[in-house]
Amino acid sequence: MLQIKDISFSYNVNKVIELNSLQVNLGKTLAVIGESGSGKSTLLKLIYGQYDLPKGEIFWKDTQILGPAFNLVIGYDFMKYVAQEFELMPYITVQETIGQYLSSFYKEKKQKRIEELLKIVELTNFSQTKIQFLSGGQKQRVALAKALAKEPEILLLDEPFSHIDNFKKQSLRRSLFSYLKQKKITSIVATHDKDDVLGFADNMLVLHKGKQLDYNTPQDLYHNPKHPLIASFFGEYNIIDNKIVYAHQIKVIDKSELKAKVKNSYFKGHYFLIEAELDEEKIVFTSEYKLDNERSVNLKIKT
Ligand SMILES: Nc1ncnc2c1ncn2[C@@H]1O[C@H](COP(=O)(O)OP(=O)(O)OP(=O)(O)O)[C@@H](O)[C@H]1O
Repeated sequence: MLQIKDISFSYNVNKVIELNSLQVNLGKTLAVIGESGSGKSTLLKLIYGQYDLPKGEIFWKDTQILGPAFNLVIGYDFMKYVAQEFELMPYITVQETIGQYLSSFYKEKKQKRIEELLKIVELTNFSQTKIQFLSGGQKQRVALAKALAKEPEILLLDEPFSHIDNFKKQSLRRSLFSYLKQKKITSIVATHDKDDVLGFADNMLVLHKGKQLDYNTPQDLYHNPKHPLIASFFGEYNIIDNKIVYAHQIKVIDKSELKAKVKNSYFKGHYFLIEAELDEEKIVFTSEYKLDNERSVNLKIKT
C-alpha cells in the first residue's frame, strides 16, 4: 500500500502541502480534488519522488520514496506519472512511443502488448501516425498508454482526461479504470471533474490550501458534504438554514410555505436549472420544464 506519514512541503515560504496521514490500499483508486492551487499536482509530484521532503515520509510497500537528493534519476520502476504537461517525442509514431520502454527481445509479445494498449486508449487506427500529427486529446491518450506499457504497480494521473472531448471521455474512462481494477493497479487521480470520481474512485481526498478538508468515499462525501467546496464539486447547491441543499433536492409542488420567484431557466439537457429568488436570496433548483420568468412557485426541499 501507499503510506503518507506526516508530510509537509513548500516551494518557498508558504506551505503548499501539510498532510498527517494517508493510505491507499493495493488496487484502489484515490481521487484528489480541490480548487486550483490547492496542491493536488504537488502532492502527486511528492508521491512520485520529484521533490525532497523536508518533513515526513512516503512509502510504497516497503520502499521509501525519496527525492532527487537521494536518487540520480527521479522516479521508480513500479510507479508511473502522467503529468498535466505530458512530453512526447514528436517525430516517432504512436506505436513506437508506446513501445519505447518495452523489451524488443520478444517481438510478437511486444506487438501484442502495444495492440492491447492501443485498444484501451482507443487509438488502434493511429498506430502508425507520428505524434506531431495528433490532437492534444490524442497525445494525452498516448501518454496514458505509454505509462501503462510496463504495467506499473501504482499510477499517478494529473487531470488525465482534461484534453479529451466529452464524446471520447466517457468510454475512455470506463475502459481505463476497468483495466486498472482488473490488473490491480493502485491509482491516484487529481481532478476537477466529478465524472472522473463517481463510479470509479474508492476514496476521495479533498484538499484545501494543501491540507485535508475531508476524506471519505465519494458516496459519503456526495450525500453528506460538510463544506460548500465539496458540494460545489458535485453540482449546483444552495445554503438554506445553514445547510447545504443540492439544486435537485428542491422541487416545485402545488402548495407550500416556501415561495420563490423565477428569475431564469437554463436548458441542461434532461432538466432545466432554475434561478429564483427566495426571501431576497438567490436559489437554484431543477425542474423538468422551463418556467416563465417572474412566475411564483411553491417549493419543497427533499433532503
Ligand atoms: N514549481 C513551483 N514553484 C513555486 N510554486 C509552485 C510551483 N508549483 C506550484 N506552485 C504553487 O503551489 C501551489 C499548489 O500548486 P499545485 O500545482 O500543486 O495546485 P493544483 O491543486 O494542482 O492546481 P491546478 O488544479 O490548477 O492544477 C500553488 O499556489 C502554486 O502556485
